[in-house]
Amino acid sequence: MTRVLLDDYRNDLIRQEETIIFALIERAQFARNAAIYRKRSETTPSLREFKGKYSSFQGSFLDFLLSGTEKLHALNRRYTAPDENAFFPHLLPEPILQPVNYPTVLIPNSININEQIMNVYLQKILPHVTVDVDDSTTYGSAANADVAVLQALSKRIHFGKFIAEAKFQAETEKYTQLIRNNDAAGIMATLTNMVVEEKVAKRVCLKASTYGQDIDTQASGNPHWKVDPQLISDLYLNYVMPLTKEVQVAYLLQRLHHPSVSFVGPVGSLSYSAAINHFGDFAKRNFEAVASTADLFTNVGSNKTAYGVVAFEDALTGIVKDTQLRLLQSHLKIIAETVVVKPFIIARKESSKEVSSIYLPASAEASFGNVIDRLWSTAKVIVVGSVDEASRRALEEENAIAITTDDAATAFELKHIVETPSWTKPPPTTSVRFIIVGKACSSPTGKDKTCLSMSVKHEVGSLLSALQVFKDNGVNMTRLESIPRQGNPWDYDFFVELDGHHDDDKIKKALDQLKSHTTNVQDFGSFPAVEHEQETN
Ligand SMILES: O=C(O)C(=O)C[C@]1(C(=O)O)C=C[C@@H](O)C=C1
Repeated sequence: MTRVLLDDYRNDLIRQEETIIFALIERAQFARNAAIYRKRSETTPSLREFKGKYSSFQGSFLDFLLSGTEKLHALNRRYTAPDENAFFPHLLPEPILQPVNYPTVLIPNSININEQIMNVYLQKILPHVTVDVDDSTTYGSAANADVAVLQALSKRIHFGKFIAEAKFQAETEKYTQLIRNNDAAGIMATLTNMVVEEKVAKRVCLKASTYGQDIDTQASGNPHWKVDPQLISDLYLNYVMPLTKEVQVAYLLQRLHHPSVSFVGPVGSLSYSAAINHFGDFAKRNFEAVASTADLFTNVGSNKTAYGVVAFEDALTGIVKDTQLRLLQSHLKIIAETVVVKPFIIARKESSKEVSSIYLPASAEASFGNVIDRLWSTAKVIVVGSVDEASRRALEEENAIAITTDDAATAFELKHIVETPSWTKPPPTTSVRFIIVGKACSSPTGKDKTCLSMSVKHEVGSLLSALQVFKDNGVNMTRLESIPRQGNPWDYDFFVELDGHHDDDKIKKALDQLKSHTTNVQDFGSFPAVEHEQETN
């Protein structure tokens, strides 16, 4: 590993401040142009009619331009550099230039928080630096300027990996202990340097007020800035530095290749795919398989691993009760979510034609009911909770088949795929939302969710008054579910999911007001909302 110094990297961060400030000033001269950030299907008719390749693109006009820019830059091997991270890594072509041998500074990793950076930019930065008007003559210029800001922010924030490596090298013993203890909060506290953060914020404010001042207004005694310098400084304090620190923690937890992520095994299970989705391929060496959800919560609770990846909701059958219960009983927080979508297959351990039992995940019942009635009407159908369970149980029994996924079949060594003549095309899919639980909280990104449970008072209308609090504060509630109260049979609490982060003013206010309508509120944390369901292979 190449020896690196923190001071050198701090200087690099100082230089990147200029790039970010100038890019923001550049973007500020154009209208907000909200239409260019909406998905193609939801945007204005004039934009939808853009011709050429855009006509078959699903995402926003900005996504179109950014992904196109990245594809072009990838040819130039931009994303082979360790300090570059693409927003659309899955779309990149192979470089046409020969690979460069970069010095090995970082451990191989695929930490990429660009989705969060995009949300912070669109929700928290753009509204403050632009005026909310639409000017279709500047759609292209505005989107080009967005690309420059996003690339600069992404580079700065992911630079946290280098900073973390320098810190690790400077204080190897201290960090080794924290890492081996999976102490994410301890790592965060150790790498945080408030004196430096204040210095950064002040310097950024000074630079922004120097570079961004309208020279003509200087002499008039009534100076005007293209972008409010204090605002840029606040953006650094509230978003840029916190996200840089999250990257540092993520990097350090992978640094020693020790177990830091629990998943419900074995390798190949849906939980394993979700762990790869969230932590990236390189983090596999940090994964540890556990036998059950209970073991996963115990592992994270006792710092055996820093995080656990566990199924939370099936698109068809709803909340996974076991996970919800364990969450209620633990003091863990949800730090992230990820959605796994996979096609169903039918598999078995031996190549026989006999079928006496069928293990059918509840979420596949609707899609497979007819096929099963037609082909195996005499077989016993056992409805199970997941594709993993279906595979495991089919392995234990002669003449059993499982409705499962490719990975889950391989994981449980069901080697024979059953082809059916009545197969629907395309095959139905399973879509499961996983949560990542841990002890620390995620910082706000502008597009977050908050989960909590509340016990309302035993009074007429108390639930209604509690819910009114969310309405009064403009908080969107996306889930309300009654759940048995822990330790009090036949008493009920409410599980609530909200749009927003508990650090957002309106949620803070709502939670404060909620106290007078409830006897208890348990906060399960705020985490970045994942919008897109992607089919993962
Ligand atoms: O300079 C450091 O020590 C860093 O870790 C970088 C940084 C930043 O993002 O600027 C992040 C965390 C520290 O609290 C101070 C500054």
